[in-house]
Amino acid sequence: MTTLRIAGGQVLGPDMTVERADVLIDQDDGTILAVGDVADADETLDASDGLVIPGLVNAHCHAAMTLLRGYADDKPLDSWLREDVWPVEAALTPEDVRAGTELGMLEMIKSGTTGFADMYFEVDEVAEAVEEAGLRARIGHGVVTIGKDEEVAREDFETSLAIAEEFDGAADGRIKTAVMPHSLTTVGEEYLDDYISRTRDLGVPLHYHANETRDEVAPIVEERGKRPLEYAREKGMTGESDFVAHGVHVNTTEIDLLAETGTGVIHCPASNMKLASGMAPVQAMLDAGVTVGLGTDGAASNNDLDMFGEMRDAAMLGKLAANDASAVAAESVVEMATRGSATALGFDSGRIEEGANADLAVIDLSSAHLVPHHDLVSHLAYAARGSDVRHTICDGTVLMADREPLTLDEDSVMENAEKRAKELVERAIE
Ligand SMILES: N[C@@H](CCSC[C@H]1O[C@@H](n2cnc3c(=O)[nH]cnc32)[C@H](O)[C@@H]1O)C(=O)O
Ligand SMILES: [Zn+2]
Repeated sequence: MTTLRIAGGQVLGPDMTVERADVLIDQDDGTILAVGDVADADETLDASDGLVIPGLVNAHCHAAMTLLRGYADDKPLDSWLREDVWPVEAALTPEDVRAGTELGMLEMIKSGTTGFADMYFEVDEVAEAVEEAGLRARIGHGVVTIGKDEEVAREDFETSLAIAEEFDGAADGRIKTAVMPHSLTTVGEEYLDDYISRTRDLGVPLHYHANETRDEVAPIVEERGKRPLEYAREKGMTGESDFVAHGVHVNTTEIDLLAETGTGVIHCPASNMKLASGMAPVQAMLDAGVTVGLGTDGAASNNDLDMFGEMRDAAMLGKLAANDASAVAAESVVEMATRGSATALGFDSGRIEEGANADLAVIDLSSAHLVPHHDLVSHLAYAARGSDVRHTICDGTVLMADREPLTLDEDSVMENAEKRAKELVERAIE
């Protein structure tokens, strides 16, 4: 057994208390062996003046969209997707997806994120990139059927199922999969009827965008006389392992439905604000017992993948939405970004406890913006930034030490992404 000790720091416990402790990791099976006064280890990482936290989990992302960061801003969802994003995505090559995913993961590793959910295409490239970077991910191929011939639409769904089957359990189990219909309005009912049962036979979760904008809810209500998530339940799309992105415009019936079925909701506050999609009733969902995780969505609607920014946004927006400054408190957003996201994604991560996955980040507490140390949970939610992360560890492997990424070559990932993004846009607007 090879062991790693994270030594000299304070540790955020699963009950959100902070205590002085070391963390001992079994690097062979990638789990936490002990927390407290621990034995000597083969290797040691210094956490003095630092806080050891569970690695953050970005539970809804399109990592390769980093290539479109800053390409099209200041538009609502529908026209942003149709006029700007989809035309450029149509010109994406597998190599572009690889480059964008690597850039996204570099950003995640540098900001203390150890796990993510990714919906995109060219997923075999995503899988290889995740294997190389050392992160944990639930990945899948996004399916859109509207505007497509039946044959092409069926192919898209077949791809999503095939990818989910092929990669589930890859990279020593760090990679898991889901079937990912894009949303309840961009995928036709006839396809859901065929492919949801096949997803169930495969035994993988479903992940899709739901109730993101009013424009997405209204047509379903008008056409079917029911709310989108009631429709989703009827189609067999709500269950313990399933998780939806956004859940902005959900009514109380739908909140209860989410809680009863155990369907996770991934809150994406920055994307919701930037696209002016609306304010999710996060505190109401938490009160109802819904599993709520946190995600950045793609970098083109955020525009970064820093989960610290996302925690702060979630706390701020949650208060506005509830018209209550005590809503979506610091502890709630830290919980959302760690245990909430991990639970929604089905990862045994998001908590520093014996037996859990050794997915951790060490935050440096010595910067001016983190002084004084009244309450470190408050700092995580409101004051810390991704650039405060000193080390990132996933599955017991050190992915970044003293801010130096060890699994990805920082310079070449950035250079490659810059070059590919430029060429992509040139190709797309030709
Ligand atoms: N195979 C599909 C691709 C779907 S991948 C997932 C898609 O979600 C898109 N996306 C990114 N952010 C959002 C969002 O906030 N809401 C809805 N879709 C989004 C993203 O641009 C990407 O096209 C196709 O043939 O088009
Ligand atoms: Zn999305």
